[in-house]
Amino acid sequence: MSSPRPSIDANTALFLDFDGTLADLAPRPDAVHVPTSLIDTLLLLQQVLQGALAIVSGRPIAQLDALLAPLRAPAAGVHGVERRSADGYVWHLAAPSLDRVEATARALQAEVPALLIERKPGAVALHYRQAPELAQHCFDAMSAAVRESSGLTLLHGKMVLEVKPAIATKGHAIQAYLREPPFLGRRPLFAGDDVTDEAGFQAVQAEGGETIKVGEGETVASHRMADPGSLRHWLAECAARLAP
Ligand SMILES: O=P(O)(O)OC[C@H]1O[C@H](O[C@H]2O[C@H](CO)[C@@H](O)[C@H](O)[C@H]2O)[C@H](O)[C@@H](O)[C@@H]1O
Repeated sequence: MSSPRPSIDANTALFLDFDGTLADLAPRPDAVHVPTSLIDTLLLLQQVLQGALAIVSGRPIAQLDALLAPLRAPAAGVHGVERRSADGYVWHLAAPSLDRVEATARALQAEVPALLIERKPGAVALHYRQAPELAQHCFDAMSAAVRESSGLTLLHGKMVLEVKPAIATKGHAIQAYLREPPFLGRRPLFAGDDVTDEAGFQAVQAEGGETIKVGEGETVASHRMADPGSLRHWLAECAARLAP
């Protein structure tokens, strides 16, 4: 990992993960707080980068729009299962059947109501943040359900097990943006916090871009910031420096 500070300039294509990167982690997905100052910063960056700012998240695009309103940016949701280009067109990857996986998650939740299920377009997430002692039990059951399905893969995020189409990755979503205006020809920078962001880091570094890991943990990223607050502060500084 290199130590010099990463930099945003007028030619950057900026890709930002949401949970644990822009927003502090919360006990439940619907308890997340988005500071107004963050939205102001993102609106300013969107302007100075001429639209080359995208949110790349495990959340559905509809949730990102609601959480970040009035910002409406290009967004890759559900780890790339859905992707909205800068012109507003939304691409959807065909998802294999999630029936087996969803049935397994619901059976686990019937045993332990503290488990939380998110049924997203093309994916199922099982959150065990309120029952962390069940991590291994949930992992084993969801892994078995994935093995009995086809075309799916299991992501082990922060207190969450997410099953999504194997072909959907944040790396593929970022590569697709880099082939389109206004991202085309720009130097990418991606900030993320979780193992699910590593595919995005690899894609950006393959294009000669910079990557920022937020928080602890092994990573291929070239830079690190301590927490979402540090990233928000740095983004605000960059926006102020680049503003006309
Ligand atoms: O790719 P991201 O933007 O980082 O989204 C990954 C998942 O984030 C959300 O779950 C995580 O954040 C919650 C709120 O802080 C937290 O309660 C949970 O334990 C975390 O795993 C979101 O709910 C998922 O849909 C995203 O895939």
